[in-house]
Amino acid sequence: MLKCENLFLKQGDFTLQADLNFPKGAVTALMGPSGAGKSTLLAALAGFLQPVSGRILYDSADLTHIPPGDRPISILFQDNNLFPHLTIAQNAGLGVRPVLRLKSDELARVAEVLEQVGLAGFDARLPGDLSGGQQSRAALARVLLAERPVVLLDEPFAALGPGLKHEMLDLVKRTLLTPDRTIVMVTHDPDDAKRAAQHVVLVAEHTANKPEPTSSIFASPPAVLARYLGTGMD
Ligand SMILES: Nc1ncnc2c1ncn2[C@@H]1O[C@H](COP(=O)(O)OP(=O)(O)OP(=O)(O)O)[C@@H](O)[C@H]1O
Repeated sequence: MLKCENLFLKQGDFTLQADLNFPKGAVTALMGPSGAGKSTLLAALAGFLQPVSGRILYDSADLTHIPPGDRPISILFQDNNLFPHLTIAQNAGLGVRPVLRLKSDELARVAEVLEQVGLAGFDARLPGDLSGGQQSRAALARVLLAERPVVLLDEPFAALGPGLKHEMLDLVKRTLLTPDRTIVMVTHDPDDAKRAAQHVVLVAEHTANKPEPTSSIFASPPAVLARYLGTGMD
């Protein structure tokens, strides 16, 4: 279980508190107004922002002072973070180990995962020769190959059109979502949350609230969420 225990975060004058657990085997959407602190919370989970106080735990391990690369966490960013001069197989293979020469069994695993995300035959291409949707698939392949138990998705498919975005969200559910994995996804789009997330964490008014089931939070949104969604329920 990924846990924020009495976490207090500060960026400049901005503060955010978080005391919650992220459910395992589920996608949890972080939603809330612009500037409310979604990226701040993600940065703390990833280890890029050191909390003022409180702890970040994964199962029995205290991650609070562990450097980003040593946390059991992968991140998928909107810009995909693909290296332009490396092939798709090499980019994806970096998820296995940060080297360019993988062993034959590792290469076979890369090919298998590229096929799983719909990129069979794209191994030798460069990212620049792929469409935006295909680049997202390659970035997802790298995250799958890293096999980390926690995955943070920072609006990863926001640049794609609605059809492609739905395809990618469904692919995430099909491939990345396993009973042992915890997925946290920042999104501005309620449809993304409804499509892919079982829980929503509302980030607003300097607080990351406890997760609520997606269906119930949208059926009866708190005033701040209703305002953000533009449903004018308050
Ligand atoms: N490096 C920084 N130094 C000072 N203040 C910062 C820094 N980074 C972010 N902030 C402030 O922290 C607050 C929260 O920002 P954050 O990016 O976490 O919000 P967000 O909910 O992700 O917003 P958005 O939905 O617009 O991406 C904002 O007021 C922002 O101006």
